[in-house]
Amino acid sequence: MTTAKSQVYKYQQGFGNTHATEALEGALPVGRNSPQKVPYGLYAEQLSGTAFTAPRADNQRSWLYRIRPSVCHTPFEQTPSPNLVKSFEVGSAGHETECESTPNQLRWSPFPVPTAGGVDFVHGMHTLCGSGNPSTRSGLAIHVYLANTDMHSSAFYSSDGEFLIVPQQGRLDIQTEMGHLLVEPNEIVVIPRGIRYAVRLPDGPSRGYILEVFDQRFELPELGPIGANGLANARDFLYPTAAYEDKDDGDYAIINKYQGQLFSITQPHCPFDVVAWHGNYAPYKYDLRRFCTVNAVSFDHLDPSIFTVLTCRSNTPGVAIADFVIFPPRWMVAENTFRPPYYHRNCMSEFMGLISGSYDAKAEGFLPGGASLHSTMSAHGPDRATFEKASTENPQVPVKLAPDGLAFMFETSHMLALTKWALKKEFPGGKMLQKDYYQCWQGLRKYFDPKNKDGKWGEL
Ligand SMILES: O=C(O)Cc1cc(O)ccc1O
Ligand SMILES: [Fe+2]
Repeated sequence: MTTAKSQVYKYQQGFGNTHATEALEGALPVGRNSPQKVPYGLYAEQLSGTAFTAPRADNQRSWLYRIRPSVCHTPFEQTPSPNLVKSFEVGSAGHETECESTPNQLRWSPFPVPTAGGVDFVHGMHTLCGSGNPSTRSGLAIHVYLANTDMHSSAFYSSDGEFLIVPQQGRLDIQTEMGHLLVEPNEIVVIPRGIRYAVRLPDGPSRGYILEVFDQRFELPELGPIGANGLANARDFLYPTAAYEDKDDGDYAIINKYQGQLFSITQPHCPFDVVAWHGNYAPYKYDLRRFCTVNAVSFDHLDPSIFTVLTCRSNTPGVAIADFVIFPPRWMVAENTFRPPYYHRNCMSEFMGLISGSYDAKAEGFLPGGASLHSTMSAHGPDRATFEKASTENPQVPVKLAPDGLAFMFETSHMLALTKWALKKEFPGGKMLQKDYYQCWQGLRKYFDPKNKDGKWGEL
């Protein structure tokens, strides 16, 4: 039996809540997780997202009631994974997924989406950069997906990390073990480690960004003096409701990302056979247009951490393995202020992408579907055109920034190694790495004049 399409995208609300959902009335056992016999002849299976003994506030697990337990499958076999990184060790030469390091400021033109041949979400995933290692549960990877076809009779899961997926072009129709999610550009979806899903592309050729964290999970940032409300509000995070397929005459492949390589298993029954589930370990989506932006209403450009949607904590208080930060449409009202992002050198690495529109630090060259990386302590900031415009605007009236745009940043405390694929200058279907990126700062003039305290701003 397949769930009717009208029932498909039905969500439960609330970040980190313990949810409970059943596609058949009475399928969820009452008052216990593992009764001797589960209603309707289902199997009970626990999915642990944290160590059994993790503190209660961090502990995440769900109970799935399914037609067959996940263990009914053929042995894992390695399958080619030519676009994914096994190790972020630097220095090896050769294959495109081997890594190099560079402190250079990097910018990519929009990553080309394949037009020929069927490339699905899994096979269209390319690692750009990362650090650490899934086997020691440290670090992260940044990938892009460039896909043009649906996943058929297959499901994917990562043993390596939690995926935060940012679609840039095309919606993602995601069937997960725990139900369906429809995710469009301007929304994000988070799929925890181990949860199986299939991605379909209702709008055809699709592109987006993925931040995969190998250790902790994404959580809402502390709000401190902001108070109890604002930024991303917990109630706006949407979780799927149970939906199942009772099919066992097929040939289903399940592809597992395991230590940066792909392994495949097969089984005759559909992996999306969970009739009911409860718990707090589940995928969720969030509409970035719900983000309640907070910022300076008097003067100065505050640090972009004020725009943090989700954070993945490290063990050092206040330091993230990765923050997911957005630059949404908002009012800029600061007076006597250089309004664009300031010139900057940062102990963190800043990877940025653009979903639509333009970004206030760059007049041109940073395009939707492209990206930039400003690595640890590498200087960056506005280009000349942006600097000159922002230094002379007078009077400084309220301005709606990025009225139809959305940029984002993956900011990490790790130093990133880059794949040879990411550093390729020529690429079939387009140029990716912009070899002249540094030029956007070369024209910044000297205005210093020790005899003129007020500067020569009139001559800009
Ligand atoms: O454009 C960037 O590089 C990101 C960024 C944004 C901002 O508002 C302040 C500092 C900063 O590095
Ligand atoms: Fe910065």
